[in-house]
Amino acid sequence: MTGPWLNVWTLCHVGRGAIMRGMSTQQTTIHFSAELGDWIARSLAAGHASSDIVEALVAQQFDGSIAAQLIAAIARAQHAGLPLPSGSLTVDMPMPADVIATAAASPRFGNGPILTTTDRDVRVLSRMEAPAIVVLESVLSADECDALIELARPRLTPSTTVDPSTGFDMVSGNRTSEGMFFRLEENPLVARLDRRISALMRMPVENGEGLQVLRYAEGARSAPHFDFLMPNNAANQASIARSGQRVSTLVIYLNDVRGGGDTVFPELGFGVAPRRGNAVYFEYCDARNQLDARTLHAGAQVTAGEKWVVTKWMRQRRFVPAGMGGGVDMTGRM
Ligand SMILES: O=C(O)CCC(=O)C(=O)O
Ligand SMILES: [Fe+2]
Repeated sequence: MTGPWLNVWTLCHVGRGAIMRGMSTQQTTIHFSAELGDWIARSLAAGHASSDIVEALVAQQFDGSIAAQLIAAIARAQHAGLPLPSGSLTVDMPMPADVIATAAASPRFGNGPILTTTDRDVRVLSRMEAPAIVVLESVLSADECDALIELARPRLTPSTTVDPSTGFDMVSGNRTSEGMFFRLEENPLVARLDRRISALMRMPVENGEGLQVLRYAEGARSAPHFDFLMPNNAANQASIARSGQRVSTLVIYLNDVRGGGDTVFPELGFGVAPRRGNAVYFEYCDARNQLDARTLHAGAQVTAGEKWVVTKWMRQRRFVPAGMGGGVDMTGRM
């Protein structure tokens, strides 16, 4: 067990070993100090959003999903006028990955300067080891970028996020972009890209969520977020039970942005400037289901022009969307 992101709560777990049949979560008791409970209660009472409190705790090396569940429990008790939880709390943690067939050792990404995919060689521009972040050149051709934009443009709708404490979908003031999802392999171009990206990310095509295209107009940005799902609401728990946790992300830039729009990792002081066809890959869920909070990231404000990206998220198992529509969105998002 190494890495600064392995936090005190993780070490305090008293695992009860109660793996629920058919679900990929495990009930675990966590212990927390009275000071921490008071601080969360005061922050909520002062009107701070749950997501801001989670981010503040994650910045101090707390596990994001445990923080979110603790905050949600305190918020529920405040709301219902019940005594606040103190001392310990039982939370749902993702099930250990050793029981999940497709989980691979981390990092999953290939070595060497050039990565061979189904139909295109991709050059590595730079890599970070922990967390694994890789910047890639020319994952898509200029023609493929343009074609994706034109297919996506008529289907864009305002981007939504899921409120981490309620699980309800809402249009977020933090995420001032528009987006759409392609279904997996829904047309020949998308099918070719799904296969290429799956080879690059070293995960089966069927583990991928459908490609998501986002458009940021001038002035737009996305707030710092995690791509893994917080297992603290019923919708995310159901999604994790169906398909496992998200493990890795590939963000491909579809145009050259005139100003701003870097993908930034505030915990790492690291940023990637958008360039048409290039991409940034990162992973955040290792073979033991530890989620890496250092992968907190954001789309910096676009200061001139517009920004288009296409994103692929990989799951631990075959991706099974919710219901027929399969609405899949970002962070804490299904
Ligand atoms: O727009 C970006 O640079 C980041 C996009 C992103 O975080 C995502 O699609 O999950
Ligand atoms: Fe993201």
